[in-house]
Amino acid sequence: MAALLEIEGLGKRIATDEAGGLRTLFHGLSAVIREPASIAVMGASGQGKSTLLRMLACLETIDEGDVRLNGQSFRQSDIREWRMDVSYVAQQAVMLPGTVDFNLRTVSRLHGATYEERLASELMERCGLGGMPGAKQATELSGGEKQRLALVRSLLLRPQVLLLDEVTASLDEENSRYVEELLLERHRSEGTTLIWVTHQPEQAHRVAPVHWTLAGGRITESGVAR
Ligand SMILES: Nc1ncnc2c1ncn2[C@@H]1O[C@H](COP(=O)(O)OP(=O)(O)OP(=O)(O)O)[C@@H](O)[C@H]1O
Repeated sequence: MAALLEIEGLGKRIATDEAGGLRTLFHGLSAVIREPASIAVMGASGQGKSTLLRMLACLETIDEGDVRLNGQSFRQSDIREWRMDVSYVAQQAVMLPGTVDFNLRTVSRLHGATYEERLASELMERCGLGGMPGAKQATELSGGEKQRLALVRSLLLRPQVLLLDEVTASLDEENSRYVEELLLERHRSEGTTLIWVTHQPEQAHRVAPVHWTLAGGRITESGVAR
């Protein structure tokens, strides 16, 4: 049976100046996720963790190598469907201009997915946004509220793989724990694979039995005794 997600020989070069200079951020990066998993991605700033996640979601060009989901390369896939299955939640959440309700509904509509109103209310509640008026302008939300709304928008797509880029960075301890619990519950009940970029070793230990460390352009995988 095909692995859930295969990263094969992934390479990324980035611009160093306006004259077209390039430097290799990473090269020959490979990893396999065979079945639904929760994985923490660690590594010093600038090693390319966000870039890697954005490449997995096909939001960055892939110069070198391949990514396969259930055996199918992104190159043979419909990119809109791919981004629904492999959903990236950014560190700085971007809201669509309009209300909270509009943000929730539009992302599903843009992906051609049915909007599940009950699930949306449940997810908002579980994220600590239960009292948030649907008519509130999303651009007026706090950073932490935007981050959680963006997470709910992605969860509504029922992705197979959720790429979480420091998704609790703007949250206080209590709300971080709510979000961690919600995500782990989606992992257990829906089989959603979670890939968390985090700078907090305690969080990595709490949420993921497998850690990928990105350093010097390579991934090192380690399992953590729980
Ligand atoms: N589109 C781009 N063009 C030029 N440089 C880029 C681009 N995207 C990322 N970089 C550079 O690539 C490097 C890796 O960035 P990235 O955000 O992926 O690192 P990171 O490991 O997630 O860092 P942090 O932990 O600080 O968030 C940085 O030096 C960044 O400036």
